[in-house]
Amino acid sequence: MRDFHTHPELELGDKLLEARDIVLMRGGKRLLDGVDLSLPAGRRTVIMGANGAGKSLLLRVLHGLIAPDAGQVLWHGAPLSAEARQAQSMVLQRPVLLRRSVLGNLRFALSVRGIRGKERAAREAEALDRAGLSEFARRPARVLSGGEQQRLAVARALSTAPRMLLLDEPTASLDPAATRQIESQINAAHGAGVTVVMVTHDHGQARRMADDILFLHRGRVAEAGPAQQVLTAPRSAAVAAWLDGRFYDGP
Ligand SMILES: Nc1ncnc2c1ncn2[C@@H]1O[C@H](COP(=O)(O)OP(=O)(O)OP(=O)(O)O)[C@@H](O)[C@H]1O
Repeated sequence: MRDFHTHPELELGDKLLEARDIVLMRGGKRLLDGVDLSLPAGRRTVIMGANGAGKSLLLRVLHGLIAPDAGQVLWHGAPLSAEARQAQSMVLQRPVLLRRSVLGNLRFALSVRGIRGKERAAREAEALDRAGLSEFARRPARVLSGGEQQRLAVARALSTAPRMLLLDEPTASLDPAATRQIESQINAAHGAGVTVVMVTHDHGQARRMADDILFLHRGRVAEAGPAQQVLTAPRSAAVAAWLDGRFYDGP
């Protein structure tokens, strides 16, 4: 795979993205309420929590799609800039594909980043190959199956050589086989140096994919730590209840 993530100034494990005391207000409610986090380079962080905990909103804040009412998002120690945002790619639960061919979707994403000519052709071919979609290159993207569409969305997100891949429940509507294909794509990117941040509700997926887990409860970080520890010996009542499948109404 292309070594698109060689960043000599950044050591594995250095803080790539940090959030400091993020507050997000809507309709008089604190939907994110003092979120602090630190995402080290080269790790896979899985964000979990009950419906409505604020996971999607947090991902959008980290990606710079929503400005917080208070607090800061830092990229490599500096406030998140437009340039830094270009070093991130985001994938949503339902892929947003253009009414173009599979290849056209890749081409557009690369063109808007100013990548053209031979370099673009090479990246297109690589992305198609990586997604197992080479034979579908000329097919309209919207006629692909859900799993194929998501493979295209992940390949498109990676084609721009991001440092960080953010995914919001990327396999929530997929069957187990399609889910595993998406996980392989994500893990291949991770193996090539991409830092991964993923929201999921799927316990199995968290066990398979997470190096670290960040658990949100009512807009706050209830627990954060290495996946092995959080999933087997949770320190918070919120995570313990969630692992047992119990509704948790506590603080
Ligand atoms: N623009 C908005 N105005 C008011 N409330 C909002 C707005 N956007 C989101 N919310 C509320 O904020 C809360 C957190 O939303 P968010 O989508 O981040 O939850 P989530 O943890 O991703 O949930 P799910 O697992 O169901 O996707 C929810 O209660 C949601 O209804």
